[in-house]
Amino acid sequence: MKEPLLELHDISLSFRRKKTLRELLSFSPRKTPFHALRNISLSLNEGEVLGIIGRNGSGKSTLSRLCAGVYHPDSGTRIVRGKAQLLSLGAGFQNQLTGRENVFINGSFLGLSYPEIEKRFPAIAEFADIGEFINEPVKTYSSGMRSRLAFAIATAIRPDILILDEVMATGDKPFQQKALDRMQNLRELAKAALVVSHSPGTLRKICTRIIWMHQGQCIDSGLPETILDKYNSFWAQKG
Ligand SMILES: Nc1ncnc2c1ncn2[C@@H]1O[C@H](COP(=O)(O)OP(=O)(O)OP(=O)(O)O)[C@@H](O)[C@H]1O
Repeated sequence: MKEPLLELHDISLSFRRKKTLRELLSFSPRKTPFHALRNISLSLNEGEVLGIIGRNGSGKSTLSRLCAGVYHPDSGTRIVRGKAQLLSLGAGFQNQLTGRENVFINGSFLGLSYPEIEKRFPAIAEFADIGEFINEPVKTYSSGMRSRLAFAIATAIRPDILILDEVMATGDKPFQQKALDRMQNLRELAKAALVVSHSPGTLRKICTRIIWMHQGQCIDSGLPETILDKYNSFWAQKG
């Protein structure tokens, strides 16, 4: 059997936060660390689409960034076999450069040659569907346009591990539908994928397995229908 594309073993990560008023008044020399991820272990195998669900602030984006190598763990081990591409709103663009230039930068970061990116460029521009804005600096884009271009790039480049963090949130309805259609074939776009979403419907359609994050911990994982049912009834009971 092949080794997993991604393995996390007992990963923890804290953020240093600004001092609270109490700490300032007590002249405490230390800032309070915030434990965003605690003792996370998981693996992602070829062919899997792993969903991450959890309430706001539960650590989903932090976990996806850690998997992509944006954050480094304080303790534990992360093993990534291949290239991971994170797609989240606001990540991965050089704002001064045009959409076209950003396509080439992202592609070369993932190890594609110039001719390979040139070959894929028309399909990326067509999917993004932002017209002449593709030749304008990304800083002039609306959030929906950024989302379109980011999604088009990440899903055309075919990384080993595709990491999508709430990518459809700012797109309009037609784009959301187009993106969802493409996401349903995620297994053709990458060897494996990790998807953060608040939408149980989306996760149910595209994932092979789901993990449930709560206060920085993975409190459950399993088949989509099992975890989503537990998640929904947990929050229904809480009212
Ligand atoms: N750079 C940072 N510095 C300090 N705290 C941070 C930082 N990034 C995230 N946090 C904190 O870590 C916790 C987890 O944040 P994260 O963005 O991972 O949550 P999330 O589950 O993705 O939330 P949401 O569903 O709202 O996007 C939150 O309490 C957040 O305030």
